[in-house]
Amino acid sequence: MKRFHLAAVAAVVVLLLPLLPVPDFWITQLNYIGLFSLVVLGLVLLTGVGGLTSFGQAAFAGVGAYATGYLSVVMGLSPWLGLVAGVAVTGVLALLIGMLTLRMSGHYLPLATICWCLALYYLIGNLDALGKYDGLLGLPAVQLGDFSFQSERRIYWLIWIAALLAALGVTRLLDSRPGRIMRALNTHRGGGATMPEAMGASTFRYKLTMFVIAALLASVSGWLYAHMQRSVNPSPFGIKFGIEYLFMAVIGGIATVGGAFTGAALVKLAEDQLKVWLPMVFGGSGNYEIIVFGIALVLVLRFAPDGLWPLVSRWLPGRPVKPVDEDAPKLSARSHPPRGAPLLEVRKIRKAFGGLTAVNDISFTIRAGDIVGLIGPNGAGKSTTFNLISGVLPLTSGEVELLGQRVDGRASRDIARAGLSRTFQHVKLVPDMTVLENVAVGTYLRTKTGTLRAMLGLNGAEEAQARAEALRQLRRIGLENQAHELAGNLALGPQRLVEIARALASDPSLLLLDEPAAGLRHQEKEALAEVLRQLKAEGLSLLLVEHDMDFVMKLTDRIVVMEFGRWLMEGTPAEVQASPAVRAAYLGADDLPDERRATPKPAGLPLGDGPTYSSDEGRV
Ligand SMILES: Nc1ncnc2c1ncn2[C@@H]1O[C@H](COP(=O)(O)OP(=O)(O)OP(=O)(O)O)[C@@H](O)[C@H]1O
Repeated sequence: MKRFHLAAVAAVVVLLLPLLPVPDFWITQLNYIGLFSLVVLGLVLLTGVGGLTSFGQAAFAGVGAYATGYLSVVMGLSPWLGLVAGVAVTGVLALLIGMLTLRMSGHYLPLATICWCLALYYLIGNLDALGKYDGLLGLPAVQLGDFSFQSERRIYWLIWIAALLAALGVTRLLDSRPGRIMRALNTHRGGGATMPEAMGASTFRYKLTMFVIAALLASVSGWLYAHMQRSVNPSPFGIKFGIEYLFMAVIGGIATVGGAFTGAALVKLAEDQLKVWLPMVFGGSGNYEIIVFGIALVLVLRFAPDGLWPLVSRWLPGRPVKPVDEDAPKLSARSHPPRGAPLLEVRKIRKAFGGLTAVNDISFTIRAGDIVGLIGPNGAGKSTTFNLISGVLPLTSGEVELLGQRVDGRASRDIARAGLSRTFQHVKLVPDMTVLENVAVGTYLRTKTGTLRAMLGLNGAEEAQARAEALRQLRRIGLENQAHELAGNLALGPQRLVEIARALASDPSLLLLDEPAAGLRHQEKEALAEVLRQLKAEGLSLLLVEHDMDFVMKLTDRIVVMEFGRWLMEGTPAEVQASPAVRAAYLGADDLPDERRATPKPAGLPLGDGPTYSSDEGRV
């Protein structure tokens, strides 16, 4: 049986349970598990996938519960209106809190989530209108026509339909255009904003989207909880539950949909048992289960950092490889400038880091169809120049024009939109995505699917186009046979090629390659050189920062040489090779300008007497 079929059967069984002679106790347990799973699914997206830790989800559940409590008890309105109001208030609140806190980095974000969870808890507990710490009693049952969800056995259906739909939505989302960007963001898994931004995505918008989705799922859980209990009070929405939700996510498997259900079930069932057993062992009536959970958390993080779900899913049928529909219509392509037309104009760009001028009034031009190399000894300012052109670093002064548009001062995603794509010196692939999915990230700017569309599964046609384009680019670089491998399983050489395919998938007019040959073995370099030669033959324009001289000399039409942040010379490979100034730069001239004394002496590549350059890294 395929995994999808198994999930469908499991869903049907879950929905049939209330009709079977299942004891009430278990129906209640399952209700709680469903309610918790909804919140934890949000955490899977926010924390597991996006890397944004939140201790505050319980507060959003509280907003959902109190919105419906107030409207139905105090104002006598329908619970359905309570749901709409709860979702609306939570959405606005999450947007505001997200805009204020999501720009925080490191530990500040989790701390901020603790703060607003506490703040909301005390606010709810102190408002007269919400019954202070006693809460609100006598919520009505949810009605659908004549059918009343008044018993636990009935509201079970609402809870589990919501949980299963949320699971389906999150699963679909993770496998889509927005989901690929979200999966690339997690700094704890080696991701971050730089690559998705370079592919054209506004990463802040995606962080905010994940934050709002997680908050809405918690809010719906709160609404269901309120109408299951038929009362609300602040205690289930405090920081203790906020921590417990995160705990469930970690125990289950923080980045997986299955993990959300596993974690919620394990923690709920274990908690009930521990509450009975531990007081018998230790006497008294302390919250001993918290201690056991603390120990369990440490053990899980130590021995199963991906949670317990992977242990379960090992016994399930594997995910089938999704075939690529090669007949899907091609994605729209941009019109490229004719060969020889000005493509990139770099005029007197400068970058100062404090007192150090890393790039000092560098100018050069790239014309369509050119392959230009940017070389210079270590610390010459090549990478900084590269980052200035691609918008990763802001310029101190100077201008950059791409296809007639000024792009200096613009964000890297806008520069990507203008027609520039790049690879990274330190490869930035998402290791737990397949090679094909990684390349599909490059189609971001050529596709449109938004989050809601993806969650509703309405992106099939465009997704097929993106995947077909990704396969086409993989074929272009000779890696189509590895399309369905996980990118993390590839060696460095093929990984660099996958980065090139990803950049090509955006249909750029100019491709920037940052040290593409660094760390590659001889054969891998040869394969790379072959790919670049082929791209050159196809008329692609390239700017190449590279240390390996043989590599640069054989591939480029022109070379810009930098030394100590300054422009040293520009010319054909032969001219550069013949230049005494370049030779002196690489051998390490003694006449260091004073302002550069702080930088390491260039440990450049030694130049031989003859016309060829050698390098420690091997030759092409
Ligand atoms: N963020 C930064 N803050 C301060 N100084 C920096 C920063 N980035 C680079 N530099 C300095 O600027 C100079 C140029 O660095 P850059 O990395 O651009 O040189 P490079 O030619 O690419 O060197 P390499 O070949 O070693 O990669 C170096 O002296 C470096 O120490």
